[in-house]
Amino acid sequence: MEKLIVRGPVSLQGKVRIGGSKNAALPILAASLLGTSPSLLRNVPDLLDVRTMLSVLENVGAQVEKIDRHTYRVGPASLRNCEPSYELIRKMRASFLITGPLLSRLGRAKVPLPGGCAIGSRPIDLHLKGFAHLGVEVIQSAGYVEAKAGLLHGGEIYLDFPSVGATENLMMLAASIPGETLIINAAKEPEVVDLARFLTLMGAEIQGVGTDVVLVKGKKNLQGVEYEIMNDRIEAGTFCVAAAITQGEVEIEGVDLGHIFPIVTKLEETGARVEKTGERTLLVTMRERPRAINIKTMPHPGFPTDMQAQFTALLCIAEGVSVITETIFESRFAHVGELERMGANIQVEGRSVIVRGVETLNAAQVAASDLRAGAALILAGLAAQGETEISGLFHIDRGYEAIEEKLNALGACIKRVKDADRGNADVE
Ligand SMILES: CC(=O)N[C@H]1[C@@H](OP(=O)(O)OP(=O)(O)OC[C@H]2O[C@@H](n3ccc(=O)[nH]c3=O)[C@H](O)[C@@H]2O)O[C@H](CO)[C@@H](O)[C@@H]1O
Ligand SMILES: C=C(OP(=O)(O)O)C(=O)O
Repeated sequence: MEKLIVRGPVSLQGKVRIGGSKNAALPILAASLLGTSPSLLRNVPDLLDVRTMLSVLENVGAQVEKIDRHTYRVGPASLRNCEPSYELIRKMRASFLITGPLLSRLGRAKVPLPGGCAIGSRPIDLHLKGFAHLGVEVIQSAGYVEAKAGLLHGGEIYLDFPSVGATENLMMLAASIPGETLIINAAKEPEVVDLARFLTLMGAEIQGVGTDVVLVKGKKNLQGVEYEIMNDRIEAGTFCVAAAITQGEVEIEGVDLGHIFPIVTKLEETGARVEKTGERTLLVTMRERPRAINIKTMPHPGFPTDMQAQFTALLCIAEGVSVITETIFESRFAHVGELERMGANIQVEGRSVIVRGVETLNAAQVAASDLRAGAALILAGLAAQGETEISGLFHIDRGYEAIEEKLNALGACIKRVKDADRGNADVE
């Protein structure tokens, strides 16, 4: 088993370049199945989740060609298998996004239920109800969703909650059905907008994306296209917090300010200075101990749940008492117990945590239980006294490309070791 050994405290200085977005790449890879010809995708991040999605595409019969580390060609002509393997689908929630494209191309899909995870139960009822409105017959049995396309048609779909995944799955199916589909209370996340741009280039007509009412005018034959995936706003936000928690000065390149406005605003409230130094470049400077703030996660453009754990780490060393409320996932607080091992003073009250800032955190042995919890532990380790040992790296590798290399280039001391090497861990 691998572990990260993070030696703190450090003050990060320098420049970091943000990579392609996991949450945009995953649906766009799935959507590439909708074309009648291959798509060439650029800026695909090199992550475990992406590798899983590429395996899912191959498993259903698509041809995947790696051009370079961040560029793939996906050939959908050979698609033939509407029953992707349980072993692949169970690895990540986003693999359920294959369902819309399979229904469109093969008229049937038998997909294992993606199940819950450490952050909540994460049902898929909104995806399924939406499919039914477009002419799909859906049966759930023995852990599988069996969906059969009858005569597919456009329709009007109201989502009880602006689910990112449901909006994406439905947009993909609707884009390939001749007819008009209205999605009301749609998700507005930038990754949904990126997917809509891709589908539009392929030939669909999509209006209102980025608002809560989206009109999709589908086309029977979508074309494969060349597309560059947007950069990762959550990776950018994580590096913003890394600068702040280490009282450092970090220039973050390749970030769309419009995507991270709530993150920047809350960071400024803690006392950080955030300057736009270029079209897509931010300079984050922190000169003092952070101040306590309150945060409530919300669907976009509200504060993203995917940044909640990282901000919780920052607020552990803030002056004063912070209240962080999680409204998206019912149990996204697994990082709290691990931060407590490092000396944080946090109390969980229902869907909120009350963080009483301490002056310093201390290194400890901790475990990542999900992706952003893992990021929060790395951030806490950068600020803590001593060598923090983080296990559960699988979760971190799902969604961060080369995180320790990027942080080390900014002056961090992080080493990845096999458990057996731990005795000789030599953190430079
Ligand atoms: C690969 C990807 O893009 N993942 C992101 C996506 O996940 P994902 O697409 O799974 O998140 P959703 O927006 O669908 O989920 C939000 C809430 O809606 C609930 N829900 C969702 C679908 C459904 O059919 N029924 C239902 O009740 C979920 O349990 C959750 O409480 O958006 C989340 C919310 O911004 C992010 O944290 C994830 O990083
Ligand atoms: C929750 C996340 O991802 P996923 O939906 O893929 O589990 C995340 O990126 O923080």
